[in-house]
Amino acid sequence: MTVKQPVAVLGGGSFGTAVASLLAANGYPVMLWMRDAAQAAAIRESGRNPRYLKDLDLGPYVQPTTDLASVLQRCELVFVALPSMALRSVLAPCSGQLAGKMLVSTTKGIEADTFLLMSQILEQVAPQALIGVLSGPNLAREIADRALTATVVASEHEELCSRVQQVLHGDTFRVYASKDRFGVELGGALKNVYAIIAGMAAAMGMGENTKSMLITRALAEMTRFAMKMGANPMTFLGLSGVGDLIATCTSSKSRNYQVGFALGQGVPLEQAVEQLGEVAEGVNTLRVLKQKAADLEVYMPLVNGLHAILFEGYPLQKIIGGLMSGEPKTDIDFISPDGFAE
Ligand SMILES: NC(=O)c1ccc[n+]([C@@H]2O[C@H](COP(=O)([O-])OP(=O)(O)OC[C@H]3O[C@@H](n4cnc5c(N)ncnc54)[C@H](O)[C@@H]3O)[C@@H](O)[C@H]2O)c1
Ligand SMILES: O=P(O)(O)OC[C@H](O)CO
Repeated sequence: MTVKQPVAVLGGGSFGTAVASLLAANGYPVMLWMRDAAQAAAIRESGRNPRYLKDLDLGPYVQPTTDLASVLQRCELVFVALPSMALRSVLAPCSGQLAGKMLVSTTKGIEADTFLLMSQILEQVAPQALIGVLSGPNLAREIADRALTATVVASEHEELCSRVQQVLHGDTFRVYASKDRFGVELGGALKNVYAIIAGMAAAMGMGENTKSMLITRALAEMTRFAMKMGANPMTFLGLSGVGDLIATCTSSKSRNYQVGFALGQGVPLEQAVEQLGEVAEGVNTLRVLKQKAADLEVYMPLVNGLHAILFEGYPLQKIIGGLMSGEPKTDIDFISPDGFAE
């Protein structure tokens, strides 16, 4: 029997744990890097992550470690499942070890000062690595429960896409490939903001018409922004765009949705984030997206409205009133001004 090459997963949170379990189920030894030695020791001892997806048996193939240098020495394929705030600071110090690696970001966020997506940071930190992203409707809890799931690996490098398909494909997990890294990654980052809004709407008892309106107008807004950024809007029709938007905006398993739900119940933002105790990337994305949309002069009423509620002290009802009484618009205006594709 051929011995399989070990695969690295950086980040011992929900998603790192879920990806590690998929790789292990496919027979790959996994080096799961985390910063917390006590957490690594607990996983080693019990075969379960004591903080995230606590009931998931990781099995003997998942080796937790806090030694990043040795992980990078042994693994050619590296999945990065760190929060966006941590990705650069964790990887920059070991940039010398990243040349020639296949680095796949699973992180759905945007860097605050630079407006860079995570794979763009990887390009800076590891100019001689092959870079890709993994994104789609991929709630960690459902992956852990082996719910039938699909995702997208996107990269200019076909060998990276094939490798990721090879290691992750399984009975319950299907991996589609794309060449549009920017579009795939942008969709995954933007949808988090709208999941917060969807959670708020759910907490307020809004009906299906409202939820559907929110999701489709979110897609319109995301697409308008993406086109201004030079992305291919068709990518947003795929798993990493509309697919992830639906999953995240309709599921109480989404942390962004949960933050929104708490906000809709009147919980202040800081408390909502604190009681979650996990990463909700949409909060930071909202801050930088609002500014970028203003700089680029992109019409994003949902982003502006949520920003006004969370950071500018506007009452929710006033924002809802403003959104509904705005001047009449065309439906598919983001493809061409008169509503018809050119
Ligand atoms: N959970 C999901 O369902 C899911 C699905 C797809 C993508 N993602 C993305 O994956 C990324 C990570 O999310 P998550 O769900 O694993 O978050 P999480 O909150 O479950 O875990 C975050 C982990 O990162 C660790 N961490 C924080 N700062 C660190 C640092 N400076 N150095 C090392 N480790 C650090 C924490 O200790 C924790 O283990 C996010 O960008 C998220 O959008 C999550
Ligand atoms: O739990 P969330 O809101 O970070 O969403 C998780 C994934 O991005 C869903 O695809």
